[in-house]
Amino acid sequence: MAASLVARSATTPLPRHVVSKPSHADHFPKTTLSFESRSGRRRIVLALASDRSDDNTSKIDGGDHRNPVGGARELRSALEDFPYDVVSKDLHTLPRPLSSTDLSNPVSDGSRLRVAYQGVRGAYSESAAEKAYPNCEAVPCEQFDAAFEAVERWLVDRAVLPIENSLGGSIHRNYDLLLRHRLHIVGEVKLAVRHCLLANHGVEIEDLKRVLSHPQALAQCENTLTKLGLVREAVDDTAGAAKHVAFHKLKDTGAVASSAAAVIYGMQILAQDIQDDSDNVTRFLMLAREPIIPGTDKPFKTSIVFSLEEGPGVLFKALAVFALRQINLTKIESRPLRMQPLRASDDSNGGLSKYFDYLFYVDFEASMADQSAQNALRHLKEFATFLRVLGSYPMDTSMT
Ligand SMILES: O=C(O)C(=O)Cc1ccccc1
Repeated sequence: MAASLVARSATTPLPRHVVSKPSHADHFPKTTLSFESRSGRRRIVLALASDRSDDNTSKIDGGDHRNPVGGARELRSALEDFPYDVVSKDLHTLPRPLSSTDLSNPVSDGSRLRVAYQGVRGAYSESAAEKAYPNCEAVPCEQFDAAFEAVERWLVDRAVLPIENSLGGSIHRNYDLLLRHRLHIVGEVKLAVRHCLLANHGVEIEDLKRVLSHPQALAQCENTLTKLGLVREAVDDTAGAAKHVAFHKLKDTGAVASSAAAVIYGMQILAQDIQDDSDNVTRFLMLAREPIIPGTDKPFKTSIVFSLEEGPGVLFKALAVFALRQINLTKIESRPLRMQPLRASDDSNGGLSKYFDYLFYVDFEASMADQSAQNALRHLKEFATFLRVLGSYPMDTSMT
């Protein structure tokens, strides 16, 4: 299959500090994966060609997926054929493109772990990836789906995705993706999020009329943005908002993003720590193709999802299987899906998909290596209509 690798060249020279962005927003399907070459002189965008199947599976068109090496060969040749006027202040930190050796043996030569995240350089998800895997190569993805696909297609080794925020609550999209894909949670990382109000140099705070950012960031800064009387516009990620404002040299628009984004895109910080609550923590999940072997040598957490027949006391019974064994729950979230039954496979039916219309996500403080946790799930299985262990992994105790 011919690779649908496409590179876009910037049409106009760019200020030194701005990394050009392919104009793929209007030409590409929603999910794309973008890589920049080591030199920073070329960018390749992998279009995740979404097919029309009802399970909404998207495929990476980086070549013949039956022969990913072929895809990598085409990817490499594309690196030579499409020069791209990418100018960036920090070329040396741009993500390295994949090569056939990466696909066959991701880290055997001691090269860095590749970790996909949603957003562009300077996103909080990039910081979370680097906290989770110090010295990793953080690989930007346009959408959460692309990050899942990148792990499944061996383009990267891990993905780090936000799952909940102390102010904004759960990011349900990623729970649904955990169900639709078969990746495993192998860790969690909590990040203190400190939002800044950014603008181009020469712009005063009084000049601003609009502000762009990720919807969660806008919600977390509600008070400040309301006091400033700014019109909010939601975009895919905070750093992408900063990049847009810088790229278009906007004078009446600011961005809510990190101080790292200000450096990368050459913007000034008009205000720091503008979130409404100083204790603003986002929890990210670390995802892999294979689960880790749970231990008992450190505090572990287990995440599960299950569904129940509706009826009085059924949920009480489900939660009692943990209480009876003194297992502490750190999260319970119910997701009514009556209007959109979700199709997924669980741990018991050999991958056959089931439809169900009511979901419960539970995190509990125990390792699946603990006999009590195994007994609790065995008990739950007696009356759950669907049950899957999303992962059993070390807790991030760095912020407790
Ligand atoms: O947009 C980003 O920078 C992200 O990584 C998503 C996000 C947005 C707001 C708080 C935490 C994570």
